[in-house]
Amino acid sequence: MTQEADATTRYAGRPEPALTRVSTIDWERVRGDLDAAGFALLPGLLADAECDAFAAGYGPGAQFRSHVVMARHGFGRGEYRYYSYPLPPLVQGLRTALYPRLAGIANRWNARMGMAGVYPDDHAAWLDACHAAGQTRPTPLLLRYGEGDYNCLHQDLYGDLAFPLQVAVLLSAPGEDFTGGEFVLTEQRPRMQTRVEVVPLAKGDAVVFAVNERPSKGVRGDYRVKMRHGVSRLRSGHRHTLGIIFHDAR
Ligand SMILES: O=C(O)CCC(=O)C(=O)O
Ligand SMILES: [Fe+2]
Repeated sequence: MTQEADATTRYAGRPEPALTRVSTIDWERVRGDLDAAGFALLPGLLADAECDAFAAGYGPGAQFRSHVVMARHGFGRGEYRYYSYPLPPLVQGLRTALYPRLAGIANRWNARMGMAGVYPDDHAAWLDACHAAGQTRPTPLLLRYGEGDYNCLHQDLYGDLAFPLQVAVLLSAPGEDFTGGEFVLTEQRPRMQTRVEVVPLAKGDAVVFAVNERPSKGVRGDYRVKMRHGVSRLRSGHRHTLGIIFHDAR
């Protein structure tokens, strides 16, 4: 087994590496960025070899439960595969370790938006709630784009239950592996025109962003902003992404 091929399995049964790197993130800064703009960078979440191992693992096989060719559904151009349970240990580790850091932010957002529902502190408890509501299928996914491919603006909602933040990790190097293909976010404020934000990512960087709505401070208190995300057209090369969504799907 090559060093790259080993990287996704290296953490089998050991959640500590994911926990350690998640604990080195400046969560106060992340919270401030999320409150101000609806997204925050997590630079260098994955090492180069880990990115390469995930990208190399893309393809047919039992580790994925389904394969989506985006053009067939009008989602864009490119493809993705949802992982099966059990998730690769590093994906499982990151999903478990990131969730409690984000749950506090999510609960404050819900309170500010006057929305009912409190997210439990621990991811297993949140998944129990998803599963009890019939949302039992895993949502972490790998995406693959080639020249001319793109991902239309969308929201990753898969049922009534949705955790309001998600994470995407860029697995390829902009300018080297591909050109174009920028991660974009839009926000739709009430009665206003849509604003767009391009998120600069290097290989291994992650972005945490709002799945659907986020609160924004206005002169007359908080109002709701609707967000969508997508990827602009690749001019050349190949681009892979790892998506970590915290709710499961129907
Ligand atoms: O490829 C990307 O950067 C976007 C991925 C995406 O839509 C997701 O992770 O939900
Ligand atoms: Fe998405």
